[in-house]
Amino acid sequence: MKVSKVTKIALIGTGFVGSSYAYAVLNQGLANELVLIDINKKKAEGDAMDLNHALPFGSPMRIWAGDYSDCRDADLVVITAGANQQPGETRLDLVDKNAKIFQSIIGEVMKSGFDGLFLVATNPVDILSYATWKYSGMPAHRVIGSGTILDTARLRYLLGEAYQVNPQNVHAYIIGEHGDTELPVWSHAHIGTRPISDYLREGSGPNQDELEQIFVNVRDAAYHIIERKGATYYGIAMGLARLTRAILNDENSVLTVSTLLRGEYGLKDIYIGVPAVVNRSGIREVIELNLQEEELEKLHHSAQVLSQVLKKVV
Ligand SMILES: NC(=O)C1=CN([C@@H]2O[C@H](COP(=O)(O)OP(=O)(O)OC[C@H]3O[C@@H](n4cnc5c(N)ncnc54)[C@H](O)[C@@H]3O)[C@@H](O)[C@H]2O)C=CC1
Ligand SMILES: CC(=O)C(=O)O
Repeated sequence: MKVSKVTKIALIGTGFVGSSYAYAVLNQGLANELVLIDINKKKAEGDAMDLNHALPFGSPMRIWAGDYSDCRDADLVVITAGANQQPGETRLDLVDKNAKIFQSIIGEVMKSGFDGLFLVATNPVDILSYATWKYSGMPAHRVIGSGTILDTARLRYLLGEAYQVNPQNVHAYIIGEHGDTELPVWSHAHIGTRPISDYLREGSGPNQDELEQIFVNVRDAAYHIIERKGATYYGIAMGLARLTRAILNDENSVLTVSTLLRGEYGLKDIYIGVPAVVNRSGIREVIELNLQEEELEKLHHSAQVLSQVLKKVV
């Protein structure tokens, strides 16, 4: 696997999500080189020009619109290419269109001689992360899906509001499909240092029904945003930047990503959102939470729904 001093990201797909991610990479100075690749070459060129004009205000970075041969020496290929949801569409509805697009993209990337890590955000992200693993032939720890990183951030934001605590001090997870069958892990949710069950017992903060409503708002957030402005992109862009930092800085950070399960949680041969340790090699290990029975059942249901869709793809 390539490890060099010059860090290079190849971004495939410079639509709403991709260009927001590129802006976050530039703002946070996450790499030395950023190549933008899109089937709409003019869009990639325009984004490269626009981003380059921000360089005098940020850290040095080489940014250009390129092609698949530029992936050869990239440390990280980030994929945000493909169709997004129209109002009323689920993420799983995108599977046929985007799986086809991925077959050609992954083929092109691998033809370049790429030997780094994949980070996938295109929906349905769990299915397309699995497809990327299969199409690329890479070891699974080097193919990471953004999974429920955004849903977890949404949950932490809303809990932070409800308990009036900085969301960075909220430790709570959404796991499962990045989609309609995801679930909150209330049994492992902490506000600062205290488990949520403590607050419920003493009657401070939201009650059980209000917590459930917070979860519903997390689960349905994409629908609410798409209804208002057609797409969601800032949240996931920051989530992808967070993952990029964890990878390129070899952080060993615990983040909820879509990764291959090999028996953890009693599940295997599926990419699904779970907490995992992320570093320069990709996924160091999956963290197996000690779930309550009902939580485990919901996770299995989510995996079953994904497995049915996977059958259509690989
Ligand atoms: N994982 C997550 O949490 C999130 C995922 N998404 C997903 O990200 C994806 C992108 O969404 P947006 O940026 O809003 O869409 P968009 O339509 O703005 O951008 C998609 C880009 O992909 C490009 N593209 C299409 N086919 C291509 C191909 N064969 N090769 C290279 N580029 C190609 C298009 O030209 C376009 O620039 C969608 O699938 C969306 O559902 C969006 C938000 C959150
Ligand atoms: C679109 C999408 O997947 C999200 O905002 O969660």
